[in-house]
Amino acid sequence: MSDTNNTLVDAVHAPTVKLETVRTSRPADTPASNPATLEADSVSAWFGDHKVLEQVSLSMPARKVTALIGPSGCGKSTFLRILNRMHELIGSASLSGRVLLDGEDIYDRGRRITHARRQIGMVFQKPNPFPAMSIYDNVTAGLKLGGIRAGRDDKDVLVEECLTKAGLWKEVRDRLRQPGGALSGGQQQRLCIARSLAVRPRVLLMDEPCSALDPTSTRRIEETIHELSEEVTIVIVTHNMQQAARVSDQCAFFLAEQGTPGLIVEHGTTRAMFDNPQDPRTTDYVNGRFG
Ligand SMILES: Nc1ncnc2c1ncn2[C@@H]1O[C@H](COP(=O)(O)OP(=O)(O)OP(=O)(O)O)[C@@H](O)[C@H]1O
Repeated sequence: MSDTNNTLVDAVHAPTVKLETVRTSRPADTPASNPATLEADSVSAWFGDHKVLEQVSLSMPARKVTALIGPSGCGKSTFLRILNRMHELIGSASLSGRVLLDGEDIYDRGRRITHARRQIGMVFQKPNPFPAMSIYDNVTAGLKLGGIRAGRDDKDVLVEECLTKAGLWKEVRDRLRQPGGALSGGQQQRLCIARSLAVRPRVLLMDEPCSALDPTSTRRIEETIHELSEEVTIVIVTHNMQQAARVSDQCAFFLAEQGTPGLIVEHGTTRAMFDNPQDPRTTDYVNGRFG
């Protein structure tokens, strides 16, 4: 997907309703972060008549990093998009099953699509900041897209908080008015993470967030993922087995064999998946024998 398309997708996420005013000095009973457990229950998916996912069930626990691994075309990105209702943006797309955010189905008829999108953020493969917009405004754009109003002082606090959490504050604090597009690729990706954090999501979905980055920037994003995992539940798609081993607490191995829909062959703790896989196909995949 191109940067432009990603930006458009972000824009499509913009709800039309005003939700609430951000409070950066929070009342004592309001948690600074509130990561949620996300649960997929028998999720199947189609593009037109083409079934691409078969009865996928997976629990993605709060405060854990879950890696989705598997060869190209097995439905990892489709599954990720189902987790925050982006799948339904595609005209031919349909699905069955449930996605529970702390027990509540995000697809319930009474639930607004914006409710899910605000609580479940997404970071894309290619960094997609608004290039002409300042670093500061890129972060607060997250608020605007989330339909949240905030005063100037609140915004200042929030921008520092989000850039700090995204591991970028020290590098940009003296140039917040410079355009986001002037940052390096790795810094742009961390800026996008900061933008996603501005609405205080409970889950952050990351679709191959390092695939366009050099090894140093990749390491920095991985550190950021590690630091964020106490604040927000993370689900990451990655083709990089070393990365899955480094950043995740648990893994799910997806596979679509011989034109059949993708399914989860095996899931478990990352250590078990790498050191003692139960299915020979998992053994072959994590050892780089195919895919
Ligand atoms: N917009 C779309 N329209 C029609 N088919 C699609 C669309 N997006 C994905 N597919 C199909 O759905 C299946 C799963 O694709 P998906 O991108 O979810 O796999 P993936 O495991 O994420 O692949 P990759 O690792 O290459 O990104 C593939 O057969 C793909 O061709």
